[in-house]
Amino acid sequence: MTGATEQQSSTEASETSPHQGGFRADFEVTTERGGPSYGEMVEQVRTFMDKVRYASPTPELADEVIEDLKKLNAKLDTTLVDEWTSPSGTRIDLPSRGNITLPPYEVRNGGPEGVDAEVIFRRFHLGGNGVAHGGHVAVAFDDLGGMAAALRAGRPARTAYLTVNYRSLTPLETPLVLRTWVHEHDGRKNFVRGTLHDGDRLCAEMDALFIELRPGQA
Ligand SMILES: CCCCC/C=C\C/C=C\C/C=C\C/C=C\CCCC(=O)SCCNC(=O)CCNC(=O)[C@H](O)C(C)(C)COP(=O)(O)OP(=O)(O)OC[C@H]1O[C@@H](n2cnc3c(N)ncnc32)[C@H](O)[C@@H]1OP(=O)(O)O
Repeated sequence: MTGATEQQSSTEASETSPHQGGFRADFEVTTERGGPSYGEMVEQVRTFMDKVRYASPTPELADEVIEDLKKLNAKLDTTLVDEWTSPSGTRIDLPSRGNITLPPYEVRNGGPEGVDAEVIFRRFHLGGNGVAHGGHVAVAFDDLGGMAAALRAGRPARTAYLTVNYRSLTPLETPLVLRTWVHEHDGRKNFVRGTLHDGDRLCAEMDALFIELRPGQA
């Protein structure tokens, strides 16, 4: 394998960006980082991943694509920053805060009472037989469950456990409604529930525990 080892980004704390716990108390959100086209850049990468999932290139085309990708990777190599100052994950104006690794979602309502989001599993989220991979469903629940806990608690929380019950098939390329809310809390423990619906049909349910981090806790 090559590629992954070539990455230059650092997640180390620095003087201007000190560690303050797992997700940081002063987590800085932005609508500016990466510029006005950043969302479209991420969207183009998702579209590329959709194509890769279904493409069957000739050997010649695969070689051509590799050369193009090497050039693109070299371009981004000149701009790598740490996770705390990257647009990915902090651009609250973009689907999934601009985080390319998450299924794209838009929060329709979010607050201490819970989170209501529209999520679309893409073609590259395929599990088999045209429907979503269960692991990707769990990723969406984890992020939006963590958000429900953080918005209730007013500080970041980490997942202690997360159970997904898959009740029916989850379609791709379909706007779905994902809801999460803190069902019960006790000290730092937030018991979070969630549902994923395709219209009236329940696709999956989540039962999870998110523990609020102490100041300075990783
Ligand atoms: C953040 C601001 C962002 C602002 C942006 C704006 C809007 C967005 C808002 C929010 C952010 C958005 C999304 C959130 C993003 C991501 C969410 C994903 C989160 C993750 O994907 S995160 C990765 C996976 N996660 C781990 O990598 C955890 C590994 N693990 C640990 O790091 C520790 O394990 C930890 C910290 C969990 C607990 O450790 P600890 O030392 O703090 O606490 P301790 O062990 O004392 O437990 C305290 C009490 O919980 C009970 N307890 C503990 N674990 C239990 C279990 N499994 N089952 C049942 N009970 C359990 C104990 O029994 C005790 O209970 P009691 O108090 O009653 O005795």
